[in-house]
Amino acid sequence: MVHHQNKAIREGDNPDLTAERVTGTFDTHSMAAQIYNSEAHARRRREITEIIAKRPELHDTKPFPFMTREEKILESSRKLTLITKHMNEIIEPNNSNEMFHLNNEVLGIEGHPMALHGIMFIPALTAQASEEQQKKWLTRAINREIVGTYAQTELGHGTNLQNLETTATYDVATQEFVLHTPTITGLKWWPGNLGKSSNYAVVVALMFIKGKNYGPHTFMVPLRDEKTHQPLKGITIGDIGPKIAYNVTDNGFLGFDHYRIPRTNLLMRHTRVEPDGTYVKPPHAKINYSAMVHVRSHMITGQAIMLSYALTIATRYSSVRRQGQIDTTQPEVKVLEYQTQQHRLFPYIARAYAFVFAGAETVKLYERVLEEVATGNVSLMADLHALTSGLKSVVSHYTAQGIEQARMACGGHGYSQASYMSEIFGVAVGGCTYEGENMVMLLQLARYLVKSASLVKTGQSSKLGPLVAYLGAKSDSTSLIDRTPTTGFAEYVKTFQHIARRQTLKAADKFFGLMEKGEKRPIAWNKSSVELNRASRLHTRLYIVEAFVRRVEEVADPRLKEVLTDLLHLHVNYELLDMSTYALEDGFVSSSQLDYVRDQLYFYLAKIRPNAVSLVDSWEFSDQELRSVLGRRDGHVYENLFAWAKASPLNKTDVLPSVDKYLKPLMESARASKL
Ligand SMILES: CCCCCCCC/C=C/CCCCCCCCCCC/C=C/C(=O)SCCNC(=O)CCNC(=O)[C@H](O)C(C)(C)COP(=O)(O)OP(=O)(O)OC[C@H]1O[C@@H](n2cnc3c(N)ncnc32)[C@H](O)[C@@H]1OP(=O)(O)O
Ligand SMILES: Cc1cc2nc3c(=O)[nH]c(=O)nc-3n(C[C@H](O)[C@H](O)[C@H](O)COP(=O)(O)OP(=O)(O)OC[C@H]3O[C@@H](n4cnc5c(N)ncnc54)[C@H](O)[C@@H]3O)c2cc1C
Repeated sequence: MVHHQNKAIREGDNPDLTAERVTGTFDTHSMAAQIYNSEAHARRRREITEIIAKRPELHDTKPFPFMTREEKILESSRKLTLITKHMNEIIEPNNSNEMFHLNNEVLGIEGHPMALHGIMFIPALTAQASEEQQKKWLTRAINREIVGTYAQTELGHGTNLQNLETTATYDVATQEFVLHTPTITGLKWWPGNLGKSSNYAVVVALMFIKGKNYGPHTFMVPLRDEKTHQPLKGITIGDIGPKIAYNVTDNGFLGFDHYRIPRTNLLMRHTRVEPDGTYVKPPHAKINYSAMVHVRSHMITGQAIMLSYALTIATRYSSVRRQGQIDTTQPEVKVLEYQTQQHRLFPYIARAYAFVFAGAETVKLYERVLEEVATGNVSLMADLHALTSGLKSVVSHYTAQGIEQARMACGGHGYSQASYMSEIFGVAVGGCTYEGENMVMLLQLARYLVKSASLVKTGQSSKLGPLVAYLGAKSDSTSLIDRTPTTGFAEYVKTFQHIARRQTLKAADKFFGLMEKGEKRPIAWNKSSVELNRASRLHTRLYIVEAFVRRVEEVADPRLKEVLTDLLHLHVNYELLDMSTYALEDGFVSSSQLDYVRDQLYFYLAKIRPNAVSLVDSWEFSDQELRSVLGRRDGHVYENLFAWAKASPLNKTDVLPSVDKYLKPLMESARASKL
């Protein structure tokens, strides 16, 4: 038996797809170890996939697009119960990476009744509950004796947490907090799994003690009777209705009518309220925002995975789809041969790799900060907040764009739900909004950049942290790209640094200049905000490039290094062209240098072409995880599209009741009127 570098090859596959895999120059299992940041985890993912493949009870009973929302929730609950029961046979206990993969395989991306329980409820209790509170609730939550969510956003306010309307007023006499929703706009609105599934929530409310507003605080709140699951007295609760996607999750609404909870239900790891109402403030004002930072840190990887779902589907399909000729004397070509198709897909393949490498660094920093904060050291919180705010915004934005490009690259069949593209897009694009609307989060990063710019302007560059140290460096007068015999990544990084530095200092100048002219700070900020957000994006894109360079430098295997270097070349050239206005406007890069960059881009599109399928196969998504007829590993697309269409509920009968009831009489009366 021949051992191929691409481990996805099987006998009987579509020969066009096999031919693509045979040309791959690197071992896809080794590349998976890069993607998933560890050989052990990549291997465990494969093992989990194999276990699931052998257990039909964990498979979808029919394609999701053929189910109603109610059916999907039932089906998802069935599978959730099974994986909970058999968890220890499938994954290592408490391994969140393995759990994440198990969820994606079995339950998929449309959510499930305990999605927020794992993503936010448990992280909030872990980071914000005192040891005593954890003994009471965390163990029960981990054992799934109770199901919880994170209820912060309201009908009227999601971004501006200081103006939430839900109040938690301390009653010294009874040592209770009284939760209350004063208006319709104060209803909690959006929390995942609040609508029908959760019986507890970590609720964010403005805390009032003796008439003083202490701002948003987090409380552990029982919502439903643990036995009957009926809403408790004083609670109004329900589902907010269908969304663009992610409909297996019951995002919900919640109102409180003078609902009382004990004082000890305030999460008190960092903040305390004594029985007499004395407030003990936390070591950092935003320490209770930790559940949001948790999701922002992890969603970089999550978004990269969803982008790669779409790219896997589109790249495989482009290798089996033949349409038109390039050389008219030759047969029809695979659509992947078209340079336009390569230009549509390959830069996003490079971005997906760049995002997953940046995501791994972010999680590492997050875990460090989590440990430090637990011991009272909050010094890195601001850096983590700035980094994750920028990354969640930039990565979710390009992920949504990339998925849409991948859908269009599949032509008509990309528009069919058989491709699963619309669901992938719908779930991923939610990331532009949840955990902080992207513009708002870019502005959070901009605050950090403006402070850093002010250090530079006042001669205090030595105080800049490592993420922004480049702002204090001096630029060359022009870029050295194509001006040295061996143009390498260093010239590109310096160019991106120059662009990000110039934009940051310019935007900061605009802001400070407006204030010098007498504008109040918030007005000056608003008038500078488009320029400030441009700076945030450029700073974040620089970070992503640097994370990519750092990873490529670490790779030892020469075959992997070569293909990752090709991808990095593609990435830096594509990025520079995409931001060329900034590079050209002060003459740092000339138009002849951009011609070089363009040539390099086309060169690397062609160089990557034989590895394209192997690069997407390396993510090692099973067919069950992808849920796409177009993206099937075996490439047998057409016969399965036909089978899929035949299985459509509309094809259960030849004549629909609607035809009997309306169309037939309509046609009959039209015919009769002609007589
Ligand atoms: C293993 C776990 C895996 C998890 C993976 C999840 C990811 C998905 C992966 C997917 C794979 C496929 C499956 C798909 C699944 C889909 C999952 C869907 C889940 C969705 C869950 C969504 C939940 C939510 O959306 S919860 C609600 C989130 N809400 C927000 O984000 C609100 C945004 N607003 C804010 O954060 C704040 O209001 C604010 C920051 C904008 C302003 O806050 P405010 O208190 O008003 O601030 P202010 O007083 O003006 O002070 C500003 C200063 O405070 C500093 N600061 C703010 N925040 C922080 C912080 N967190 N840390 C440190 N410092 C902070 C800020 O820098 C300012 O400082 P300065 O010095 O004054 O400049
Ligand atoms: C799929 C999904 C799941 C969610 N899950 C949860 C959950 O589990 N728990 C939970 O509590 N919430 C959840 N949310 C809510 C989510 O966190 C909020 O919708 C989000 O934070 C945005 O807030 P908003 O809706 O108030 O938007 P808005 O703030 O109303 O945004 C509207 C527009 O105003 C702009 N804007 C607002 N403020 C500013 C500003 N200061 N400066 C400049 N522009 C501004 C925004 O950029 C945007 O363009 C979820 C949302 C979605 C879509």
